[in-house]
Amino acid sequence: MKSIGFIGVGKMATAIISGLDKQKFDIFISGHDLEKTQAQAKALGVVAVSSHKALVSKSELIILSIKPQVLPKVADEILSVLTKDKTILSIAAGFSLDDLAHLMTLENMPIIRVMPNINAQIGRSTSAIVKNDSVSADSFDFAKGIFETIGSVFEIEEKDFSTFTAIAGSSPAYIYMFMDALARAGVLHGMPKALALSIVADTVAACGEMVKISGENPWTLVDQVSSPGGTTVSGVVSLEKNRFVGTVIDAITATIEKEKHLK
Ligand SMILES: NC(=O)C1=CN([C@@H]2O[C@H](COP(=O)(O)OP(=O)(O)OC[C@H]3O[C@@H](n4cnc5c(N)ncnc54)[C@H](OP(=O)(O)O)[C@@H]3O)[C@@H](O)[C@H]2O)C=CC1
Ligand SMILES: O=C(O)[C@@H]1CCC=N1
Repeated sequence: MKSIGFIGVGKMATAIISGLDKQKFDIFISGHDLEKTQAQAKALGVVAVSSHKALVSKSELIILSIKPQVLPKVADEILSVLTKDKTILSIAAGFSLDDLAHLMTLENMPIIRVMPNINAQIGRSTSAIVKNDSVSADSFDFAKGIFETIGSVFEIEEKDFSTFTAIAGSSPAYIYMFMDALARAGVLHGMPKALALSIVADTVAACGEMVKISGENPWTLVDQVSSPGGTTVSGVVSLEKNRFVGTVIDAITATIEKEKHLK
């Protein structure tokens, strides 16, 4: 049976583990508080181990699911037990394959980088994946398969990872902000918040499907909604007076810049 180890069991690792078939894999987790890790292991139906080193020796694929700030310290801890028959997979923002290889110090260490998103919690992550030359086709397919169980996976060039992080990794936060703003406007105009949010959630989910199914450019869809002299175009003009498109693009650019300087 294939073995997978997760170092750091927060929001993302919990979401990924929840989507995995526990009958198919041996799954190990290690954290920085054994009691807490044991409780998490019990809840998730996996095995807690007492140290990151022990986890590395038990696992073929080691998923680094800690915060970027903790990554160098954890890498340092596992170095002495790391061997090239293992594969390291990092989901940390801001650390390139070269950065990770540098931390692992072992020449030709197989390393995979993945950027998932928070929708992994409902099995709908949009993830990107890239590998270095030392990763075998089998190991790559295995790793990709894990993320396919919790959503869609895009194989992209590493040069596009910062952009992907912004438009798929971080963007759920911005989309939730937009959704809350729509619902809050509903409240301003007299609608209960829960009702407004439910209406917005259905509408936003359908818009995502509409873009995919119709294959239309979003601006074509904007035109389809906007009746001449009607309601929608008034809102479109108001949004653009307030620099809606430019504001969103600025936010994405700020996210990309932050990702590039996270280390
Ligand atoms: N959240 C998101 O939407 C996304 C996050 N990511 C990336 O995923 C990674 C994890 O993020 P996320 O799950 O949100 O973060 P969390 O803070 O939820 O999880 C990190 C976990 O690591 C634990 N931890 C802290 N120090 C150590 C240590 N020394 N050894 C082992 N475990 C430790 C934390 O424990 P404790 O809480 O007790 O300190 C926590 O459980 C990050 O690198 C982030 O860039 C990628 C895509 C999306
Ligand atoms: O905010 C962050 O840094 C992480 C990476 C992508 C989403 N959350």
